[in-house]
Amino acid sequence: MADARAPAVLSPALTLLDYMHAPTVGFYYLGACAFSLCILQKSKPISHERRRGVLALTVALLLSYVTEVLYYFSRSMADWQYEAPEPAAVRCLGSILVWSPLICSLWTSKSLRWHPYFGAFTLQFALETTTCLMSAFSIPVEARSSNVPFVIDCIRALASLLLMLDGFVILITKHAEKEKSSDEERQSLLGKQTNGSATQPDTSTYGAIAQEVSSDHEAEPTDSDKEIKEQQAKRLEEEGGWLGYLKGFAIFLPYLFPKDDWKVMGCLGLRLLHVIQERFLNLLTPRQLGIITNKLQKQDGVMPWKDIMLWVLFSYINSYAGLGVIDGLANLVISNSAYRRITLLAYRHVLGLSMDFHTSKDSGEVLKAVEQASSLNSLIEMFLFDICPILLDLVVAMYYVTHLFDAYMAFIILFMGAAYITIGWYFTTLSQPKRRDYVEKQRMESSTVNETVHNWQTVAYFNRAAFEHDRYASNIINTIRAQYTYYFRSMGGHALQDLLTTFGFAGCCIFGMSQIVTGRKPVGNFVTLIMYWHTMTSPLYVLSYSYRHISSSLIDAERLLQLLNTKPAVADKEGAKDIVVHTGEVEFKDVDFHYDERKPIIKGVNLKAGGGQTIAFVGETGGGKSTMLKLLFRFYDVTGGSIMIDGQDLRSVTQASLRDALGLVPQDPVLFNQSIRQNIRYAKLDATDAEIEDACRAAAIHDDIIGFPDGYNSKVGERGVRLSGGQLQRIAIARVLLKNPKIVLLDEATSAIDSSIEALIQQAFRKLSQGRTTFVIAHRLSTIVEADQIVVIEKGQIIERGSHHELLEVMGGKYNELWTKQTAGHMSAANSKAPSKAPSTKCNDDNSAPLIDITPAEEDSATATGRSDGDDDTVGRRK
Ligand SMILES: Nc1ncnc2c1ncn2[C@@H]1O[C@H](COP(=O)(O)OP(=O)(O)OP(=O)(O)O)[C@@H](O)[C@H]1O
Repeated sequence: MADARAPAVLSPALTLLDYMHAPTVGFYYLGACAFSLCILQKSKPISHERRRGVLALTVALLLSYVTEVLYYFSRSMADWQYEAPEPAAVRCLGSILVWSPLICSLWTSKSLRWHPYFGAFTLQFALETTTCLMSAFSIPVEARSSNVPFVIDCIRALASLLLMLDGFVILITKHAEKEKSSDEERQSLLGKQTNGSATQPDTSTYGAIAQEVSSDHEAEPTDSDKEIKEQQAKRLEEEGGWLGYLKGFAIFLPYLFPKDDWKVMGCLGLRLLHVIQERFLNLLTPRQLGIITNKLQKQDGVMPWKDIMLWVLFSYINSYAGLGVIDGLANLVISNSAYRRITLLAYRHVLGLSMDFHTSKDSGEVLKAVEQASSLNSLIEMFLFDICPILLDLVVAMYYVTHLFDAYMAFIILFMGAAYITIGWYFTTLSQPKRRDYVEKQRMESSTVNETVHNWQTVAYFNRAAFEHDRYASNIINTIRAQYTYYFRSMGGHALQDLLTTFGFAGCCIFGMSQIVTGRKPVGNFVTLIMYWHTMTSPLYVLSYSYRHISSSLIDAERLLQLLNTKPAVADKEGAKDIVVHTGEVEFKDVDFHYDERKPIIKGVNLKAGGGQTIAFVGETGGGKSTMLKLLFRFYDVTGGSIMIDGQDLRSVTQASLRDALGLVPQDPVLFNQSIRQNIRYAKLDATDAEIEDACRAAAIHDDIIGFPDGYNSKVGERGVRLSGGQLQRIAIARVLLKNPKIVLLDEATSAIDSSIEALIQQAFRKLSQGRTTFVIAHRLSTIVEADQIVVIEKGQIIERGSHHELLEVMGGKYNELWTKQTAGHMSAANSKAPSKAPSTKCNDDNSAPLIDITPAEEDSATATGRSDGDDDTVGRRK
């Protein structure tokens, strides 16, 4: 017996209205939330007092739907002939599904974007009133008061009216509260703003997403992500919303999907085809088994071979052995291509950035950014090949299950799905702080090992092996404890989800069986449902954990974007030409420079080095000598004046050609952890072994190298740690000799070399500097007595210049003072023979006697140059 509510004339319209009711309100609400999120509409703090009325009315609405469902259910139980009106029941069940999360967000959030709620209330009122009026027309007046669904409809229509009015009052009075809300809803996908975000007071209100996902604390910034999240929030604000923000990533599209690469585009096409085919087969395979079951049930002795073959074919195509393996290969090609292109793009970009970037950035952060290419790819892959098909699957599944059984079966699955996703999100929120703690503890554990192994010598010097053992053991225990806490929470979520799917499945089976027992549905439908179950439920897992994945992938993508948006401070001008070096004349014209505009480093320096001349920079530490060389190498651009090489301004030539024309022996040479031969060949990639050995002979390192067990093939260790300071410097010199540049820069090139070796190197340099312009920075004045011009630099200015003899004649001059100190120091050291005054040769790796023993005593040298012992003792440091 059908319910009396079913009208005669208005029946089709009312049925449609019933079916459309919940989806209309639900989709409006979701769409409005998504829209306000995209345009970064601010949420307003609305007190609980103000919302009390609204909350009471929405709860009343929910209860009315629950009551109506219970009414239909109890009547069906009491009377097996009674058939509840499906459209009305669907409307109630659907509305319960819509209003439950809506009430939840109204209750838990202090600050709201009111428009989505108000719109939902208005729609609810319009639909409910229309339903009520249409029902009233179709039910006789005398039967109205005894028609329970109609009475409930009327009460609900009234509640909806009040709800809309109350919502309207809140909307127009805009009861924005003054106090700052700490509301969960305002937590953006980018995470809560940190205390340090005082410069962006409003950003906490931007980027908030619909309440359903907002409570996930995954977005809370960890220390390493804090800065990048702030940049993300800033860009989101600048772009005016999520759409603009995501558009920023469009620059990666040509790298992810290069149009000119037919292989990648073909694979993309294949994957899209596979996605479509999978959608069909996900449905057709279980359906086919249902058809076979129905045919077998007839027991007519005929094998349904055609159907069986079709089922086998569908199963095969849909398996990994079928098109799955092709899809997997296509995915591999696309992701590898994206990884290669984007990683190389980032790598090239990082290598092209100027020195200011490399000195200011944490190298770990830069490496992290370069390695983020895969995250971008996986983000797009997730959207294209996971989330979108899954959403489509779920819609199709609901429709198909309704077709197989009825809407009630679809609702059992829908309720289960909603609860599954909610539990997933809730437990993700709960376990995230613990996950971060666990990751942090893991990091500490591995950094302890790292630190100790790297500092093995310190551990040994102080005999702290037992101490380090205990420290590491306690770190391991901390990590294990953190892991337990995190796993307990996350496993709790998984267990609950599994419980839900188990009972959900049992519920669906029992419900399906009841329809089969009563003969309303064939057994085949039940078989189809069982086979289809996995297809319906497996996407729920992906959806419930997708937020975490999207959030962290967006952070990674932002890191990469920020890196690529960093412009090099020193860049080639448009149309810059290669430098042409003839004589190698270098001129500094009124050069000014600062790293930070508050502190000038070089002030009005004028200097001319004729082609082939040797210019020596001497002076107090921090005076700006190394900076002069950096400017010449164009690691930085001058902030005033200009530097010319053979009349060409450095800013007008290409950096590559300039760096080809220059050779630098740095203060603290660093080598790659490769063989000595490979390290030296780095200066000239096509150099022959003979050329390399010649350069090493000239740099007086050849004999040392052939003395090593593996000779030129000896590995130098990380950053060259297996070599002494003196050896390192001579290898650096050999590299420059091999490069054979037109202009040579030597930054304290002989600081770690003893006097005997120094004599050999001086000889090599003389050879090298013949016909080449050479700039030398030296604290040991003995090394530069033959320079054509010695320039004394103090506080970024040239205070004296001339040859060694000219400067020595300037009584009371700086150079004279330095020279006197160094030679006097030596004499004093030689006379006293006190260990502390021993010549600097004592710290050399080569114990041979000095040939030219005018090396200053450590203390005096330190006074003269302003260097500390530790700084000067390069050999000691290296060792
Ligand atoms: N990357 C940088 N950023 C900011 N300041 C810097 C940077 N590099 C050097 N400085 C500052 O510039 C000044 C000059 O440094 P520079 O290395 O040129 O001196 P120097 O004369 O070569 O000293 P030393 O003899 O000790 O090598 C110093 O005060 C130093 O602190």
